[in-house]
Amino acid sequence: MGTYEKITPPDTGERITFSNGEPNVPDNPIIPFIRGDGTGVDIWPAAEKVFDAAVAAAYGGKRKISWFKVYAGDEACEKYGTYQYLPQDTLEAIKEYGIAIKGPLTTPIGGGIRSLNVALRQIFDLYACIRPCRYYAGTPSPHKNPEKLDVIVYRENTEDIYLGIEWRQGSEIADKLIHLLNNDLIPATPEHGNKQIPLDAGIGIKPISKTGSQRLVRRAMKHALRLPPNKQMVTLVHKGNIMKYTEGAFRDWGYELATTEFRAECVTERESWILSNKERHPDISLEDNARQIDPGYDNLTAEKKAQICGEVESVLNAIWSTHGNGQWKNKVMVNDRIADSIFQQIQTRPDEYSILATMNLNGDYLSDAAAAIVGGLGMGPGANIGDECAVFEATHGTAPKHAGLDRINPGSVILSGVMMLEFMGWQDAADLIKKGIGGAIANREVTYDLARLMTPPVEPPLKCSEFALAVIKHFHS
Ligand SMILES: NC(=O)C1=CN([C@@H]2O[C@H](COP(=O)(O)OP(=O)(O)OC[C@H]3O[C@@H](n4cnc5c(N)ncnc54)[C@H](OP(=O)(O)O)[C@@H]3O)[C@@H](O)[C@H]2O)C=CC1
Ligand SMILES: O=C(O)CCC(=O)C(=O)O
Ligand SMILES: [Mg+2]
Repeated sequence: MGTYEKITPPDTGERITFSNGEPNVPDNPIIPFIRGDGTGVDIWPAAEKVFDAAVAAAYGGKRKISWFKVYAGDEACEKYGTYQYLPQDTLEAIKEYGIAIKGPLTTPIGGGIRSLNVALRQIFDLYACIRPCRYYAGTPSPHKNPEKLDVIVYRENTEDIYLGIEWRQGSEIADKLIHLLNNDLIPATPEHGNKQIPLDAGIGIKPISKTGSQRLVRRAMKHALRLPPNKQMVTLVHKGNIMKYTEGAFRDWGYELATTEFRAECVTERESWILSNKERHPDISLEDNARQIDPGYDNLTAEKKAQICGEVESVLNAIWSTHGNGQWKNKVMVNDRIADSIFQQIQTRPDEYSILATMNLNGDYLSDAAAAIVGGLGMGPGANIGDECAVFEATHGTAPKHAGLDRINPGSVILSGVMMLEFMGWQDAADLIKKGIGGAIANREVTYDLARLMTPPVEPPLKCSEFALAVIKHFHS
């Protein structure tokens, strides 16, 4: 057992361990929780009540969670002293018990400490941030058909600019780097021409690795294979037209991973065009097939044309027998979309998407935007998953203006707990909570955020704590 300075694990309960990336869960697991800053004071107690009620109702005392309070953020500084935002005790506890759940933690803008939320993901290598955005019937939305959106943002969680390697404008290292780049590295790279970095720039580093990209896409592919046939799709989201060697590489590595490790189970969008061209016109020439998949084909250089014909030929040689004649329609579709386009696509063609595999920053933006369509951040759960640890947390932050008022929507943390219970294999408890949330919303028993969007508006809205009770009441309705 770990040694702790200021906290004591519960007397009863056992550890969750991991083997081959999967949790082994005893009937009485100890689960550390971080209450969180800001509205964490409201959300956590409400959510805990729902989790305990659901587990008790589902398993009648056979299973029970022993909660282990651990500290981070402002609460940690109060207990452990100034600047002790993420005490060693907390890290030890999460490491020892494997699965944890947390409320939001504050990150100052422009200076001060770096994000504790991001630090936890990096320390425990929680490389997949999974944020489902799914509609609950009756939830008000600014969109006409929010029920059409059912996507899961699969966000790479450990690198990109979130690695936090950057230098302030005017600092010695920023100046050194700018001079090195302007005088040496940029001139040595012909494709950069005579570009120069402004001397008064701050500098940030955006590393995107093959390993980081592929392990995220691997998890996304495995998830897609567990979905119903019509949702078996992974869309690689990137801005690779502009950032070719980072975001473009993410796309290329994603396709490479899918078409090697999952060759029998997937088809890329481009492959599907090649195959269906041949299905519709069995005698189609390689060149006519190439012309149809690349609309600008006739204006390309001879070299580029030969390359596309080669692509058509190798696809047909490699997968016609296994994927042709419509067999590809039963495989996981892997496609890619440019990041700005996907923001409008999830609004204009929501039902055409399922799993959205993204790099860190794009996934951060996209998960808030997708949550807005299905009712807002109060309905946006999340999970940070690694191979030996998992930390569940909502998509939103501390919402400080609502802190301590018992008014914020705890739905997102409650739904994060649903993800946790499902990850633990406690599906019956998870299902009760989903039913309870659905029942409460359908009955217009909602907090201010949903109340103000409903027609007619719900007045007065439920408090945060009352919403938790409404969810419990609707477990069996
Ligand atoms: N994982 C984490 O812990 C995260 C932490 N943060 C941190 O949180 C702090 C505050 O960030 P901020 O930009 O204000 O973003 P927040 O996500 O905290 O809040 C922005 C707005 O979203 C709405 N909202 C958020 N949560 C809920 C909820 N549970 N129910 C209903 N509505 C909700 C509220 O809108 P309205 O007032 O219009 O109703 C709120 O004012 C920052 O320090 C930031 O760094 C941010 C994101 C994630
Ligand atoms: O850590 C933070 O303060 C913000 C992180 C964030 O917005 C997110 O992970 O969604
Ligand atoms: Mg965010």
